[in-house]
Amino acid sequence: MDAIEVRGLRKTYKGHEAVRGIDLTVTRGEVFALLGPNGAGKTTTVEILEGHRRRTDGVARVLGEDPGTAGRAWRARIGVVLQDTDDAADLTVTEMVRHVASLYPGPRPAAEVLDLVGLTDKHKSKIRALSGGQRRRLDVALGIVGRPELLFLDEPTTGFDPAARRQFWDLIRALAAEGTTILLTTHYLEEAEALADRLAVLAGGLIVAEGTPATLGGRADAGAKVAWRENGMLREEQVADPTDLIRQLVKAETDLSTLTVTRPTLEDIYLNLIGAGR
Ligand SMILES: Nc1ncnc2c1ncn2[C@@H]1O[C@H](COP(=O)(O)OP(=O)(O)OP(=O)(O)O)[C@@H](O)[C@H]1O
Repeated sequence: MDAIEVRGLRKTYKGHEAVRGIDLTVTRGEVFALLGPNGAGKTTTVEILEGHRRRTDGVARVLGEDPGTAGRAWRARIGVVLQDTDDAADLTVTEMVRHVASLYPGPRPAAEVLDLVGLTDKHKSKIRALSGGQRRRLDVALGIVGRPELLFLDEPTTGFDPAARRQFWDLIRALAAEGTTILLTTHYLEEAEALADRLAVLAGGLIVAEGTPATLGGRADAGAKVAWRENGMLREEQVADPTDLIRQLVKAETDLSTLTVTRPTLEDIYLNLIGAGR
């Protein structure tokens, strides 16, 4: 059984079709990233799969159940990173983690979770006293404290500094290594590349491409740009495989101290797919 199976999923808000019939399969143990511009329908899709919004049409199965009707036992198998913990701003970090842990049958110890998200030294702080990035780390802690089989992360690293983002990536890799299935939305292409086994690009409520970070949108076949300086002049060639060209340059004793070989980044491919590429 797949972790997530979606067929023909639609969501209409008062005449506006935010999700226009998408198919999606996320297999068990996979890290799957959903990309797309603002308003593409990512949060709508994720919240339908979490059971927090009703779909207008289509079929959805999450851990084998319909998220629109599944009950508490199902909810305990799922980790959700909420956007906002405002209501509990007067609690300390540890109190909040313990409170959420008490809702699950076999939670991780609070200290272990705080260590995993890098909040150990803030465990006695009031939630209201945390910085934006620390709040986000707490959100992640609350999402994983119940040892979920499936974890939904909607833009988890927004507001993280670069070091915190790397630490978060290590955490996601550790959770994936334990077998947790992860559905992630992100606007950071390097994050999708670092973490995702597969990804899909959503634009205007439709999936416009799906693949691995290496193959998405024809990336694997896109070739390489070889550039070097010869007699002070920049030379550039676009080739399918740079091996022959570089061999020729070596044979001709060309100075290759400035040689670069570049391929389209995931961001180049993504911008093309959503129609924003140059
Ligand atoms: N509760 C709502 N009522 C009406 N329209 C909504 C509602 N929630 C979302 N929408 C609309 O549905 C579309 C998709 O929104 P959604 O939040 O799913 O996009 P997103 O891909 O998550 O965007 P972002 O990257 O900005 O978070 C948008 O046009 C949005 O305005």
